[in-house]
Amino acid sequence: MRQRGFETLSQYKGDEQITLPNRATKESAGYDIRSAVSCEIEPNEIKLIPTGIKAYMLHDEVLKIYPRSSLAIKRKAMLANNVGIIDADYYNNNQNEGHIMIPLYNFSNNKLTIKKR
Ligand SMILES: O=c1ccn([C@H]2C[C@H](O)[C@@H](COP(=O)(O)OP(=O)(O)OP(=O)(O)O)O2)c(=O)[nH]1
Repeated sequence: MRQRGFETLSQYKGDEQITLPNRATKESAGYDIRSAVSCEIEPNEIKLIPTGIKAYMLHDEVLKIYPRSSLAIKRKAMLANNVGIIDADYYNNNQNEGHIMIPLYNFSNNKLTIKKR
């Protein structure tokens, strides 16, 4: 039995099929998480980006979300909360089923285009 992993949120199943996070290479330290929508972030704006995924894990575990370095260097954006902490009991919670959201801050002077992947 798998002890930890990602699942697609109910509302994104079917037509809006999304790609679950995966390692870019065999030994990548983390899993790349994608945006479930295409959108734009204005300069100096923080936008909550839906991922369409939830994560299950053991009760004493935590999922941490860090930015890829290219996010700051190439896109001039960052995680508004620096590190996202996903609690084990966030999975399947009654409010939003455990939907992982990414608060992105555009610190550039230009509009940032986010593409659904
Ligand atoms: O980048 C993030 C950070 C958190 N969360 C979700 C998962 C986490 O389990 C929940 C609560 O996060 P946290 O404990 O960091 O939030 P808080 O500041 O304590 O606020 P809350 O009052 O919502 O618990 O929000 C995300 O989807 N993305």
